[in-house]
Amino acid sequence: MEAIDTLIHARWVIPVEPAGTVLEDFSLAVRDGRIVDLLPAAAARARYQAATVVELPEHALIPGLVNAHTHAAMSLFRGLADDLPLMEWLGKHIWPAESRWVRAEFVRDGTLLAVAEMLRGGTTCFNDMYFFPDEAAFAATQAHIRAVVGLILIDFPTAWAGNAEDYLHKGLEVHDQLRHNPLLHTAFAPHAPYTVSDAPLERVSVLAEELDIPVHMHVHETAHEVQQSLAERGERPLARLHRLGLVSPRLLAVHMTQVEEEDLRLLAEAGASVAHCPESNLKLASGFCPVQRLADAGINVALGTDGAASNNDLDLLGEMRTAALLAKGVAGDATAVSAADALRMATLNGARALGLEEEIGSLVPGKAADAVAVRLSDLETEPVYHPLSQLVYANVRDRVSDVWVAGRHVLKEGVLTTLDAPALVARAREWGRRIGAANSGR
Ligand SMILES: CSC[C@H]1O[C@@H](n2cnc3c(O)ncnc32)[C@H](O)[C@@H]1O
Ligand SMILES: [Zn+2]
Repeated sequence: MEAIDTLIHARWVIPVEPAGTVLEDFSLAVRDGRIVDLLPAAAARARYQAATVVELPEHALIPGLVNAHTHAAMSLFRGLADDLPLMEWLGKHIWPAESRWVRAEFVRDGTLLAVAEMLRGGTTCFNDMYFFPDEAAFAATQAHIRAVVGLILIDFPTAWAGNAEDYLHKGLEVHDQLRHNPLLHTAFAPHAPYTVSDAPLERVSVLAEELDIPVHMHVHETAHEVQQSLAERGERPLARLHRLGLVSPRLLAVHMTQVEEEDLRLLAEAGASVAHCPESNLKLASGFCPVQRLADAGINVALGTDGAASNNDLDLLGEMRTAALLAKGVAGDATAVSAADALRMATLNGARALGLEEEIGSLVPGKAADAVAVRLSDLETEPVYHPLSQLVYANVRDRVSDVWVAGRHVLKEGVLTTLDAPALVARAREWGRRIGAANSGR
């Protein structure tokens, strides 16, 4: 018998690679945080002596979900301003609130709240873009969740940094601090083409290549953004980013609701990725990302929730459902974005977009043991003809039972093991009292 740390036996295992595979009565063998084997349960019981054995007789085991775009700490602004279009939401509500409230403590508490919600929903890696990225990194470490921390850049001063040079300097310091942490990565995160000028964008393009990290940016979120750029600069935002050297395999363009043939060509030729955030796009009425067209052009499309202030949750399983349904409506084609496609977008495509494809995104020996168990034996999910169908189209929202990140059991039978959920709720309520009281006087 071979000694390992954990053996997880599941009724179904959906490894994502090879595409569309569903394995019945299979087991995942884990040692030192990595997957060492994926094999039939009977063979696994004979071959491995595990310190911990987990039985999941009514569950589907899938790779940990990758939230390819969020602003984690904005969970503390959830529900602050709803039913508004993007620029009014940002300009009249969110940016003023951020200017008043966003400091280190806010980001730490908000990110802790967000990572608790994400872990409970099966997300094991998130790509963040927010002020005080050092605090987001601290919260992720405490929770033992994988994170790509955004080294942000925006043309106006905030409590985090004063000008472009300061943003870049602080970002590079954070990058240096996190360099040797196996769960934490960094990406440059210039906010959007309409808030960052040419010179700092050119610097980002050079630095990203030097450091070999992604560039994560809101791009073509609304028709207004594109029209404004055409009127003021005579070029589409993506064409401008291309001119500045940013359209490359490192680029993760978030939203892309406005897509012309030339945009498709630029993204496809560069090997860039897109982060689709369907629920935020719907809620802010920003537009519809043509996911199937992008995928048909060979562009890697990942899935994100955006922040909880524009979604208003961080539930990637729900986002998979919205993405699959919306794609069919947008394409006028019921075969667009299948259940398998949606799961791939939320796992392997996200990993690829973040440069982490070798490490996470599928349940393959050699990769990190980031895995999620979803119970499919409830009245909302029985009978199970196709577990993938249940995962994407049925109501599985509260059915994530267990989550592992790098082999550590961070959600055990529905209970978070690294975070104190009631304390986080109490803290969020306290922030809500303060922010709500200040807002009621406006
Ligand atoms: C520079 S930190 C991130 C910055 O982005 C703002 N934000 C949140 N959601 C969106 C969105 O959908 N489009 C554009 N900007 C967004 C957030 O409030 C921070 O100011
Ligand atoms: Zn966003």
